[in-house]
Amino acid sequence: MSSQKSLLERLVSSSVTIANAAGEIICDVMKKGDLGIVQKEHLKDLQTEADREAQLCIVSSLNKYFPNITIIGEEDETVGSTGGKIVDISRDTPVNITVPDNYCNINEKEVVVWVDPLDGTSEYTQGLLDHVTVLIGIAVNGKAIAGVIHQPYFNYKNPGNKLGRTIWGVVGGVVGGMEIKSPPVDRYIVATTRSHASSTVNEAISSVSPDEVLRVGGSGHKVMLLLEGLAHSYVFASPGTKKWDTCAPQAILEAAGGSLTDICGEILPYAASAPHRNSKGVLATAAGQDHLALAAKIPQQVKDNLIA
Ligand SMILES: Nc1ncnc2c1ncn2[C@@H]1O[C@H](COP(=O)(O)O)[C@@H](OP(=O)(O)O)[C@H]1O
Ligand SMILES: [Mg+2]
Ligand SMILES: [Mg+2]
Ligand SMILES: [Mg+2]
Repeated sequence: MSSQKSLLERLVSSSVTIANAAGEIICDVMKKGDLGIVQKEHLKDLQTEADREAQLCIVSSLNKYFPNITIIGEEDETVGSTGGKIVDISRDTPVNITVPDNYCNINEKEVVVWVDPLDGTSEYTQGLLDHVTVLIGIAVNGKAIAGVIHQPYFNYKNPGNKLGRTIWGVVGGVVGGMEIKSPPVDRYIVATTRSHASSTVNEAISSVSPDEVLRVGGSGHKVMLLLEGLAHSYVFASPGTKKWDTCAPQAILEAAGGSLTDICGEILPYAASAPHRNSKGVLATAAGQDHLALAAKIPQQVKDNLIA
């Protein structure tokens, strides 16, 4: 490990600060009370002022400090945004990041950053605020290698405790910002969508015989449940999520010893040219779970139903 800060270390550390600032924007929009909701592709696909403003801030700030990286954000795929508020990346105390030697010499042109400025928009509009996360995922050579998950409303049901927290991790390094916990050994808990269910989604869940199903919003929030030991797996047999939903959660989960793939157990590609849509669904497991054995339990007709 070199003593000088590598690009990846600077990028993860800056992304923590930028995600914190995006979380403040999300809370400010909610406080003002006018969410400015617009419908995107369909009735259950919403965008708010918070999604727009948080993305503008994240993309403008990353562009300013890392001008040669590729950034792909949920809210306007063509945006080369420079118009948003630039976050002062020296405003927060830098976090400790472990970067394995093989990631010490990455250059900006190799980096693709997948940005979901507000994951769990449906739940945000319905006041289920602890389902909301800000996701900044970092990919190199088509692989999710690092990520930041910010929970702006962590602890909002426990007033008196510090509101919000940020988790970060590099694959092959360690996870910071939280303590990783193991799920219970005497029962099997599955997390899945709350607002985008379908018969195929439910068939996949039944096939893994859960004792309990947690129907909650957001890919970031569901992966947080795996990291906190509150669920064993995240099962979503639907083509609904996109690469910005899974890149950051996948990298952090893998850094913690877990796995995230499509529903068949195959790896998700994160190059700039990769399809945005995770057309074969999402399957994620906490550390210590047999990921491929779980993928094998998903019925073939469920897998065949998903568009390749
Ligand atoms: N059918 C669908 N259409 C559009 N987006 C979908 C979708 N199914 C899942 N998603 C997106 O995937 C993320 C996780 O979904 P869910 O909460 O249902 O598990 C959410 O991200 P956003 O909130 O960032 O849009 C959600 O909008
Ligand atoms: Mg969305
Ligand atoms: Mg999302
Ligand atoms: Mg989003």
